[in-house]
Amino acid sequence: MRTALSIAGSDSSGGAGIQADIKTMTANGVFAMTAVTALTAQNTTGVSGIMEVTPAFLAEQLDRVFEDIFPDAVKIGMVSSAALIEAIADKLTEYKAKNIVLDPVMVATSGARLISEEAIDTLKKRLIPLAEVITPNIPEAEVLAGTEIRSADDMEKAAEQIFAEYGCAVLLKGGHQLNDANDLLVGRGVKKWFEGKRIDNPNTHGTGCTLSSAIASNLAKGYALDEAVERAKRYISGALAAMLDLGHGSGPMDHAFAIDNEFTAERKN
Ligand SMILES: Nc1ncnc2c1ncn2[C@@H]1O[C@H](COP(=O)(O)OP(=O)(O)OP(=O)(O)O)[C@@H](O)[C@H]1O
Ligand SMILES: Cc1ncc(CO)c(N)n1
Repeated sequence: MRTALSIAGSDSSGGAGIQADIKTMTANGVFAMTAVTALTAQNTTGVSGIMEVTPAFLAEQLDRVFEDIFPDAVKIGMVSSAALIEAIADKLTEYKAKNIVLDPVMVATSGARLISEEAIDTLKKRLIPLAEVITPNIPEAEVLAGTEIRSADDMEKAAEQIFAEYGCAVLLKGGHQLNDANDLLVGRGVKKWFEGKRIDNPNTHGTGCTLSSAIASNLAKGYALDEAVERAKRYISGALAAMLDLGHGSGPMDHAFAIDNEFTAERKN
């Protein structure tokens, strides 16, 4: 069985962060492992508190994972401080981790800031250069490229600029801002639009986490990057189209939509 590691924060409401990653990796047929960067107290309406782990304890989790079950891919999500980013960069370099997918999480769907200003600099210097692919949304790509993105043309320019500057492939997500589900992949010898059909579902809590861990799962299984993205897009479209409706805010998706067996039968109407 292929394995994947999520380095991310816990979402107590289960739809984003570590919880979304474990569900996504499991539903995509890989064995999920975790190194928790922070606990968040949150639900579908917002984040009320964040408690970070110490950099030493994050490093200890990474040591235990890498020395025993070497992950076939790594997904990195919420990392709120520069010291935690340094700890991750040191360990991923030490263990020569491969297939690193970095979701540069900056702001939650609900609007809460999930990274400090100084940490963005460290992210750029230490972590982004280690990634196989990063998956910014438009506001995140604006921060990384230092340009405004108002159109598909702007997306192409920003993605090319980020690829040239950091040397990692970029999957720039059009979703939130341009109001479609078209994402652009720019990497070594690749420039490809993935046309997603926008699904009319207000419940999008954890979409970014889910997409990046689905890409990591497919890289773990040996798919090439563009195939991994294509499969991840199909997975997230299915999870959104299942129209789960939980909570009072922007609710979570149905990560288990494609799992159909005697043990899941009762959850269906
Ligand atoms: N309503 C939708 N219909 C179809 N696809 C969607 C929809 N909303 C988001 N997606 C897809 O989900 C993926 C995640 O994109 P999104 O822009 O939501 O990420 P994000 O802003 O990083 O998410 P998060 O708020 O979790 O940080 C993208 O591939 C996007 O196209
Ligand atoms: C823990 C965590 N990571 C990422 C996000 C981004 O959606 C979130 N809301 N919570």
